[in-house]
Amino acid sequence: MDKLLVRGGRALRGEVVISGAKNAALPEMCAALLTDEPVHLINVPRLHDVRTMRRLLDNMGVKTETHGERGGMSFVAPDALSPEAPYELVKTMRASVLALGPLLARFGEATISLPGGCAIGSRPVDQHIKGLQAMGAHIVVEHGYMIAKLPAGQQRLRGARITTDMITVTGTENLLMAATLAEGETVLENAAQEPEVTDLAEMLIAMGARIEGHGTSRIRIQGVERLHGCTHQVVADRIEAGTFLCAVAAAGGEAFLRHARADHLDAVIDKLLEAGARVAAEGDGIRISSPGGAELKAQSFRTTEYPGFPTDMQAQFMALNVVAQGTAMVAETIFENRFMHVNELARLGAQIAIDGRVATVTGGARLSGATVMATDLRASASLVIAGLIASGETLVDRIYHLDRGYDAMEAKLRGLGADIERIQ
Ligand SMILES: CC(=O)N[C@H]1[C@@H](OP(=O)(O)OP(=O)(O)OC[C@H]2O[C@@H](n3ccc(=O)[nH]c3=O)[C@H](O)[C@@H]2O)O[C@H](CO)[C@@H](O)[C@@H]1O
Ligand SMILES: C=C(OP(=O)(O)O)C(=O)O
Repeated sequence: MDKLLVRGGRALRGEVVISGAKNAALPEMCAALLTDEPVHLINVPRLHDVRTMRRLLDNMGVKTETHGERGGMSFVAPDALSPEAPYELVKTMRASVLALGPLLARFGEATISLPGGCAIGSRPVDQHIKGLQAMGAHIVVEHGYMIAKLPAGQQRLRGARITTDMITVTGTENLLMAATLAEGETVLENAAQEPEVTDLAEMLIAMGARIEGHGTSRIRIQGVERLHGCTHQVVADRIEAGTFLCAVAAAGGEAFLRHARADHLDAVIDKLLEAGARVAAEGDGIRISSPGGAELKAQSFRTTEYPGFPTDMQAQFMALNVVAQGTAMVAETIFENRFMHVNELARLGAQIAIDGRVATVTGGARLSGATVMATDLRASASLVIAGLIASGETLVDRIYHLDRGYDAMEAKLRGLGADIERIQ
């Protein structure tokens, strides 16, 4: 199992290129299921999750190809394919559930393994099921699989007004994709407004879908009979960008994040500014400079849906808070169990107390390197950031979590001057 060895204490300087977003590329790969024409994606990140999604699509009978240097991928989903997602693939990547909506909309059936929980929470998919049922699908859960079908004699899903009980990102994406081929109008109330949802909607519009209101909490979709192929560029990964912002803020130095979108990171950038870092949009990216975490002020925040502070940035910002001055309260409101990094940060010397969904960080810690264990994707990133500021060597074990969602993280950090290597 690969590990990362980080020798801390170096400032980060230079330029890093931000990749396409995992959370946009994965639904967009599934959107290719909505048409038999070729779909081309550009700027697909090189990630384990992308390879898993490709295997899932290959397994169904989709013809997939990669090409070019710029993360080019193309997909052709023929009329005859097997609309199934087996447990073996779904268990390693929850986003496999994004195949459900498109398969049901185009083929009238789908059998998808239930994703189950993961290290950050129980993560049910009841809202995806409820929404598709409102559109006329029959869905039963048997032997760990969601078996979805249209009623006998019905060719297409039917448009419906759907209000999800909570804001769900992949739920919104699944229902949005399903609604593009449904009969009549679908209105998604309480829709997620994340930039990845908007990027998916723009791709679907390029395929011929009729969608309005994406980027707001009410999305209206007029179903069409068929969609066609398209070429679409995957939006930049705001979480990868936010992770590098926190790394530079904590380690000190100056960096330019090429392709990063400041307008997708308002909540994180506001907190970095309040902490005392200098961050600004510049040309095709974001520039940051920081005197180092120990000179910054720890920041309280609570995670909420977009445009609030992203839960996917909570762990990385906490690593910065640990060395910054003062005390900060961090409230996690999206997932019930997303503080798994806290005990590992404590092994490096962090002072953090957890009370339910709130972690109180007493800043000013002097971290010293140790062996730590990554428990989920963003927890891994927070441990890497902590390693960059700890004295001595930090060995981050189980980095397969990191590889799920970061494109060449250690190479990018090395490009900024970090002392970090992968040990196989
Ligand atoms: C591939 C992808 O895009 N993953 C992102 C997506 O995950 P994902 O789409 O799985 O997260 P959701 O937005 O659905 O989850 C939000 C909350 O709603 C709950 N819920 C959700 C659906 C449902 O049917 N029932 C239910 O109870 C979840 O357990 C969670 O507590 O959004 C999360 C929240 O921004 C991010 O952390 C993930 O990185
Ligand atoms: C939780 C995340 O991803 P996923 O939904 O794919 O588990 C994440 O990207 O931080």
